[in-house]
Amino acid sequence: AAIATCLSDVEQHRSSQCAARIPEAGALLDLLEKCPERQQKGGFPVVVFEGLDATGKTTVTQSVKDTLNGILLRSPPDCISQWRTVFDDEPESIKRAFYAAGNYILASEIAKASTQAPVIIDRYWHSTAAYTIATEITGEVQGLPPAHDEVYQWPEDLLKPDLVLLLTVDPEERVRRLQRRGLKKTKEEAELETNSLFRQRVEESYRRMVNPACQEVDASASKEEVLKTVLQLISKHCAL
Ligand SMILES: Nc1ncnc2c1ncn2[C@@H]1O[C@H](COP(=O)(O)OP(=O)(O)OP(=O)(O)O)[C@@H](O)[C@H]1O
Ligand SMILES: Cc1cn([C@H]2C[C@H](O)[C@@H](COP(=O)(O)O)O2)c(=O)[nH]c1=O
Repeated sequence: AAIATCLSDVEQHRSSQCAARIPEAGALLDLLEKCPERQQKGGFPVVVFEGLDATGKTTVTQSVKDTLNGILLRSPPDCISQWRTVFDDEPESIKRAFYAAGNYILASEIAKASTQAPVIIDRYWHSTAAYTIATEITGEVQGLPPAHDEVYQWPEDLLKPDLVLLLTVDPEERVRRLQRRGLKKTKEEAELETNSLFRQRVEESYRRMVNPACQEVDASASKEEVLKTVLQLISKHCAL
């Protein structure tokens, strides 16, 4: 019953079915069951960074965390990240259920951490939703569900952040950053690199998210400039 409130019925059904075949799915459900329902935020601000791969989320979240003496979390959370490669190789629906479940486990970490310090998060629900929508639909952004469709709504039962910043950089600069970094790529990263329509669908889906909506930040500037901009936005929108 506890899990049912955490995942939609469909995701729940898929996860239970696959637990018999994938041991990691059983372990994931066990963790979810231990998460209290409807997590409440503590008194400190919770700020999420979103954006396409290599837009600078890891770099800026680390600096914001250091500047604000905050706590840095990410989706999927560290306690399940060792299973990521297993789920990434599963059919799309199972993989998406893993990321969705990860957000509810992350919510319990956010609830606890936000009683102690500002919480900075590298990806959360908006990533799960935007990459899912962009994968389910093919072709141009005109094919996406219309703005205001319920797919762009935050889930009712998931702890909400105070502020979501969407980092954007122009495609050429993003490719330069990807190449400079040169890490092993996930399927999404490979898709983002080769498929410009996929990139546009992910970014447009981010822009259509509501309640909370993403505030766009041009992250093409130097690391120092980007940090200055996001710190200004955080102090404008959050009580530190
Ligand atoms: N403002 C910036 N100017 C120039 N290079 C940057 C800037 N921010 C980050 N970089 C560089 O770009 C690369 C990608 O940055 P980073 O890993 O922070 O992106 P990311 O959004 O976390 O990527 P992913 O989502 O794939 O983990 C790194 O090599 C990083 O040093
Ligand atoms: C959290 C999350 C991530 N993804 C995809 C998006 C990226 O292409 C890769 C790698 O992300 P990372 O920032 O380097 O960890 O994973 C996704 O599809 N859904 C999600 O919820």
